[in-house]
Amino acid sequence: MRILVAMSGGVDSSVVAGLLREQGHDVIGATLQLYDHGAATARRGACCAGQDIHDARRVADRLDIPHYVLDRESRFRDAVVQDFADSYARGETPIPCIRCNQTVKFHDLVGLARDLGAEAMATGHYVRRVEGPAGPELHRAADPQRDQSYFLFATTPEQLAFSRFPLGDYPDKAAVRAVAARLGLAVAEKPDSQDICFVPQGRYHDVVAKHRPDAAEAGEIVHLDGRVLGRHQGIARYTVGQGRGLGQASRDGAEPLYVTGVEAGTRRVVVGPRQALPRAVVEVGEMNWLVPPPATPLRCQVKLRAREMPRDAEVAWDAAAGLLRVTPAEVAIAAPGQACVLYDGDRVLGGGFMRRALGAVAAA
Ligand SMILES: Nc1ncnc2c1ncn2[C@@H]1O[C@H](COP(=O)(O)OP(=O)(O)OP(=O)(O)O)[C@@H](O)[C@H]1O
Repeated sequence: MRILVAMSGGVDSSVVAGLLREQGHDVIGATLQLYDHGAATARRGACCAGQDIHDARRVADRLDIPHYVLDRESRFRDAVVQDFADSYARGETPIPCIRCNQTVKFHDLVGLARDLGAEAMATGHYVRRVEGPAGPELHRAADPQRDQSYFLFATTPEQLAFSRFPLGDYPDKAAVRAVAARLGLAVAEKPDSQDICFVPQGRYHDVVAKHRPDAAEAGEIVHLDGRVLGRHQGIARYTVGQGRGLGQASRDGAEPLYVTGVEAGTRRVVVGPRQALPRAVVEVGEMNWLVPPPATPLRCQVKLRAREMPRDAEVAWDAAAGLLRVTPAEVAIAAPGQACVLYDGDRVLGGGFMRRALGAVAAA
């Protein structure tokens, strides 16, 4: 079949293109030009800059497949980079990779694939697409270390039906690199991409300050009981649950303190003891359901941050308000702006973005 492969210039998507070609499919490669670091384009692991486009083209040449490059820089700047800065300015902690998948990658590449007469689009994401009785389901990858299902919850059912993820069953990255070497792909040893592609050297607050100077203005660090404990250099540096970077506000006597809230309006960072971290009920908006939304409260597992295993919770869907209320079974740190993804075992049921923790209570 004719299939479009989303090629980032990295080893994963290169292997996907190679495997599908080897299987005899009519493969077309496509790379989105998303961000140009200027002088930093040679930086390792910038997923969408000049060197990577060059690498993708070389792989396409080697595989003898057509390769398209789409300039999506301005769209990426508006929908992903500006959204990233705006989210910090609201006192949240955003996940730009999800926004990129949602607003640029899947949206534009599925559109291109259809325009080119392809029947499907493949990516190098580590997730599994399983044919279920009611249609395709999204499942966690076989390799738990690489699983990217948390970042793909916003894939619509239609996009999922059109997508293929050939690496989801691979046991680990070494196996993928071995395929790249076998296929003679020059990217076989290319390092994994790191962090956020448009943030050079992890200096994310520089990016935020450029787009939203207000998020980089100094303010007070205040204890929950009202005492001013210190000052900070911009709310964008703080996330609910954070215990580092608080300077003299990091302890109250012997007791370590954590960020319990970030107030955009007053530019205050609020800190308190661990047991004061919001944990009771989390309100989740912008839900994308990959199953019929449950009419009654549902017990399932949820993941509230990228690097944690799913945990037990009860979720209640308020269809009229378009909000999900999530009650984790145990203490859970919920940072507004991060995703809340629902699982039934390995299967993704849906997900959304956390707005706020409701009814914060002190742990017993
Ligand atoms: N700029 C891009 N253009 C087209 N597709 C992309 C681009 N960036 C990422 N993708 C697709 O999304 C997948 C996941 O991207 P992600 O950034 O998570 O992984 P990666 O480490 O860059 O993967 P890879 O090893 O393929 O580079 C890639 O395998 C690829 O299919």
